[in-house]
Amino acid sequence: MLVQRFKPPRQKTESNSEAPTSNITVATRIRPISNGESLSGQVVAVFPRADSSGVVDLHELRRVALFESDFYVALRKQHLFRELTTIHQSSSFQPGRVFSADDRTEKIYEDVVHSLIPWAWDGNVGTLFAYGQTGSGKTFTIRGLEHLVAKSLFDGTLEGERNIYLAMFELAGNSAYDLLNSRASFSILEDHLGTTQLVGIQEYSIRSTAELLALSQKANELRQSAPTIKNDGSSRSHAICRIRIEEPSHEPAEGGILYLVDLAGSEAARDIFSHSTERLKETREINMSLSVLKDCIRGMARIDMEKRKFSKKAYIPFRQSTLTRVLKHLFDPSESRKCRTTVVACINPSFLDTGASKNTLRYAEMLCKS
Ligand SMILES: Nc1ncnc2c1ncn2[C@@H]1O[C@H](COP(=O)(O)OP(=O)(O)OP(=O)(O)O)[C@@H](O)[C@H]1O
Repeated sequence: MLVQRFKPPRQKTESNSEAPTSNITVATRIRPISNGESLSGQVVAVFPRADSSGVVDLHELRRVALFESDFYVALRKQHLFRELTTIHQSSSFQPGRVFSADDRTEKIYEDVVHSLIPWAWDGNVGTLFAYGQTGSGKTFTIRGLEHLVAKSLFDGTLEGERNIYLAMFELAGNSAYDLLNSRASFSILEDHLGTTQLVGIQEYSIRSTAELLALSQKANELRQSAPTIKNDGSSRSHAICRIRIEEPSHEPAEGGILYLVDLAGSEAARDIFSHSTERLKETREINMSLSVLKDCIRGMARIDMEKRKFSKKAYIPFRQSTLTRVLKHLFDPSESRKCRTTVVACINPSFLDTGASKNTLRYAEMLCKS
């Protein structure tokens, strides 16, 4: 009785209105299988349902020991129980807004990215991530979206005057390299207010779409890449394009920021058997930073952005990797800036990639539910 008197149960409508609203938009892009892949006998194993239900079906063939099957008892006497057999398994996922192999980058932009532009233009922080296994189409997607962002910023549809500044950099392990300054290294530090500062990075003032795209092209040429089993030109680092949008009348107040993040591809254990010691270290660092990012996004998704101040106890391990330290504004519960994030999970539909695709789809699904 006492508990009820001091803490009466909330009315249903009241609790609904207080339900946390997610600040993350999740999308999944399934890329087409390439000619080379189909010539080498690879077939598609990941299918978005045609009924627009947002369900993706994944089919895989798995080798299992016969002793897992019902035949075990019968075969044991014949000493055949160690043999392997192939079984078909299918699973279904609901990984957010789904884009199929036929969907163009323009459609993805309109549906899940475009809203980040006016958001940042108005002084907030918008972040776009492309996430997925090596060779799943992250760089293809981010570069396409970068073009469309560059067009939107200068097509005259946004209200008011803004100064726009571009920085592009790469994070590899604990090091950071400026892609617009011949890969000069720079430091990532926190100032006395707890804001992350990229100390020594060069920022360019941008006045047109063409200027932005020319610099982005220059930066992309300097990006560190190496062949992986799945991708000849794999990006072995996280590449970040930071577009700062400053309102001239409000200088030197913090302006809006857009981050476009092309994450390095994760590699499955079976794909790294031929790596040198250095490449193994690099792969370990990439997988570690992706895992910290996952934990941070998962933690962030649970926080109601309107009530950040009440969520200071939430544990988000953003100091554990360089990538999440750069994106601290997204993950630090005491941060007051308003942030919106879009995650595009990229999928290579080949049956050879089903293990990694399942992980990516599960992760996207988890983000949608949190
Ligand atoms: N939607 C798409 N349409 C056509 N081709 C695509 C698409 N997505 C990716 N590709 C092609 O697939 C290959 C791998 O793509 P990409 O390099 O973008 O993968 P990634 O995920 O960035 O890989 P990594 O992590 O190894 O850098 C490239 O040849 C790219 O052109």
